[in-house]
Amino acid sequence: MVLLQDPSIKYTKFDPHLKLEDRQWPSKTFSKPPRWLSTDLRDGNQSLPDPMTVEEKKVYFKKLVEIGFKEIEVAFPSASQIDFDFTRWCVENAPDDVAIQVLAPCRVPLIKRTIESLKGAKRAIVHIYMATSDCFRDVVFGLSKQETKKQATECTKYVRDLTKDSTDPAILKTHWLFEFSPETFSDTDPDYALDVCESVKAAWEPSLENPIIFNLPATVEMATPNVYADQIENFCSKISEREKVCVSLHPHNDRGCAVAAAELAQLAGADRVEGCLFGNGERTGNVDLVTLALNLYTQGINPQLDFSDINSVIDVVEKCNKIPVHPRAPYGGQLVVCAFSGSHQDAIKKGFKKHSERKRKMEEEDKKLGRKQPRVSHWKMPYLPLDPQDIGRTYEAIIRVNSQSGKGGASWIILRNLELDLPRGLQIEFSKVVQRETEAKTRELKTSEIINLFEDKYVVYPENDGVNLRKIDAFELTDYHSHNNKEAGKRTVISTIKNNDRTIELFGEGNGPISAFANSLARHFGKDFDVVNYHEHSLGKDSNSQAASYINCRIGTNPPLWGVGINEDVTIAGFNALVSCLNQSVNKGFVNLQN
Ligand SMILES: CC(=O)SCCNC(=O)CCNC(=O)[C@H](O)C(C)(C)COP(=O)(O)OP(=O)(O)OC[C@H]1O[C@@H](n2cnc3c(N)ncnc32)[C@H](O)[C@@H]1OP(=O)(O)O
Ligand SMILES: CC(C)C(=O)C(=O)O
Ligand SMILES: [Mg+2]
Repeated sequence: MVLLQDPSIKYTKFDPHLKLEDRQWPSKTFSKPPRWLSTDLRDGNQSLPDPMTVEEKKVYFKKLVEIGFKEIEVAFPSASQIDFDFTRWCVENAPDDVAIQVLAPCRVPLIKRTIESLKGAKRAIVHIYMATSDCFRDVVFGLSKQETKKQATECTKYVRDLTKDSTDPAILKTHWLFEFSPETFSDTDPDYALDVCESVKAAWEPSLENPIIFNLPATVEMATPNVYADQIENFCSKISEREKVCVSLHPHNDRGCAVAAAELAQLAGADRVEGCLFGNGERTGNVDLVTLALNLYTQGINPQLDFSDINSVIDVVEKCNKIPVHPRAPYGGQLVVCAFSGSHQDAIKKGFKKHSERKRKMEEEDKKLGRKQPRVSHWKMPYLPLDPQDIGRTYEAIIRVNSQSGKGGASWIILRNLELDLPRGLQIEFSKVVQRETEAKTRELKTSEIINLFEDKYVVYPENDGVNLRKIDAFELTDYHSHNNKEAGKRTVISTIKNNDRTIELFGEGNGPISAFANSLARHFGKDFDVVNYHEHSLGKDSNSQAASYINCRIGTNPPLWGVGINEDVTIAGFNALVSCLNQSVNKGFVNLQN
């Protein structure tokens, strides 16, 4: 088979049979979250190659409650004993404020068994469905429009008899809610869908306090999301007693637009959304509730669903569904907050710098003004719409380094892990070292590998801290004395450096300790040690903090080398940076050790 040159001979453009001249939804915006229903345990479960066991369903249900769902569709109780028994468990274990929803087709014996499963529930939603599109009526059921409406209406009356009109006091203890889905709504003649729902509504007789739920599914996503929004706005504006109706959405993702469809349809007037975590569900899935909720959150609206520990949610979803969450899934995917590419890393690194400056400034102001409730600084971060910490992710995972990375990536890792804020020249040089390593290894480098590369090449720490022991032949500074000759305006430095089998006494003079030490090295090794660039900053916040010194030193006529020294004493930190340059120059053969 090949793709058709002219697909119109096989597929026709969807006709919504709707001309909305005065649509309102395009100029609406969000101000509050919808009523959420999770159907992970029903629509999600029915789509799994291996449906969940009862134990898995229990774990999943508990997680949904923890996240904050107040309406959970738990099963199709007439489908199997497992579904029935699990519904019983939910009835017995659900918190008082969580409504248990169950689904049944418009078939009397199945409805009876469904309602039996809910006996004793505090809050229950009986959900029945009947497909209304021409295609389903003709192909699947062979029922006319009239017959379909009659069946939906009679089944509604039947549910009513068994629930809110029951004379059994035990049944009346439950707060009964009713939901009707004209299945395949998105492919149904809009006037006919309204006609069926009016009839169902008349049969149920909802009240202001207990509205009927009309769930209008895109059982199959038929067209662009604006078409679904038009269908919903049309329904919302024409259904009678709108105030006694809760309009619910149930988008599927056949065209990959379920999230957009759900958002536009909420603007079009819907009150409630049904979907699954990370978009599990029939075929291409139900609408992804994580994305919908966090889309609201990043617009400053509390979704009333708590994804602050998204990893634990992913853990439950993956274990129970036995389907991995895609690494690029919006918000939750493992890779969505990771920047590998150089220009992204550069922008994010700068964003974090600005962010912490803003934060510090705000904290200082708050302190000065004695504000009891400190303010939160606004999130303005290139490439990252959500602060990863808000969903329990650390900043460490944001920037990862491979062959697509620039100087920002590796220097970010060094900054986050060693608190070393590398000068620009050193960033550029180190990124080349990292680039060579990623190309040689043809893979991403781990944080520990980047740190090792950096420490091995550049850093001299306080002696005997273990790090330098990796470099057996490296020199280290073991002693120094410094004398300030004020009259001559000169500083004298006498020091000792040693490596494995050599101890060298050094003497030098200069304008300051660094130049005096550099001159002492020059004197001994017979080459200029020219300090072309020098930076320093403290590490840590307390008084015991250490100093980091960065020196770029030209030895003889060779290209300058970067060295880094760390010590409690800022002078020793500077000397150590020069010792690092010396060690590199020995390796490169820039200086002769026989001197
Ligand atoms: C869009 C959705 O997600 S809808 C929910 C779908 N979920 C599920 O189906 C999961 C659970 N379902 C099941 O386990 C089974 O389908 C059961 C137990 C409910 C029913 O099983 P069966 O009785 O064997 O029927 P089965 O599902 O194979 O076939 C459907 C039959 O019911 C009929 N039917 C389906 N819905 C209706 C309805 N609302 N009114 C009347 N008849 C209906 C079909 O026409 C078909 O009848 P036929 O056999 O005479 O052609
Ligand atoms: C039962 C209904 C609501 C359904 O799952 C669908 O139409 O997709
Ligand atoms: Mg569905």
